[in-house]
Amino acid sequence: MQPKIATGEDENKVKSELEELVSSGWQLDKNEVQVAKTYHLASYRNVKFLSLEIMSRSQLKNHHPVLTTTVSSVTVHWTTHNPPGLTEKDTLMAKYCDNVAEIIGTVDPEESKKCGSAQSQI
Ligand SMILES: C[C@H](O)[C@H](O)[C@H]1CNC2=NC(N)=NC(=O)C2=N1
Repeated sequence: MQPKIATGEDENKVKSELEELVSSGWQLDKNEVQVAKTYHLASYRNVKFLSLEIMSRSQLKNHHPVLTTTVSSVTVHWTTHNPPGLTEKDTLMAKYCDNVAEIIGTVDPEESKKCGSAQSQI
């Protein structure tokens, strides 16, 4: 694991937080300059709840994710643009996402509804 930590950060702190995140299902991607995770949810209603909580928090903190939603999943990417790299803002927001997802409750990918399936109702 060779994450790109932004200049000016406490490198050891951010790295150890990233290790914790990776052990709880986050992945480093885009040349290890981003962390990403997909949450699978039981309903579109829960997709909406989780997205809205993440968006509200990111508005408050002025730190915004790339958020991709499907009928049954939310994928979140965090990085910092200036200075470029991973920062404590990213790790804090990632942990926030995990906390909210735990409260809402996630499901295994196989249990989540697929778009177009007979069960796929909001
Ligand atoms: C000017 C403003 O503070 C910046 O553009 C903020 C906004 N939101 C941001 N969000 C994220 N994820 N990374 C950033 O570097 C960032 N920068």
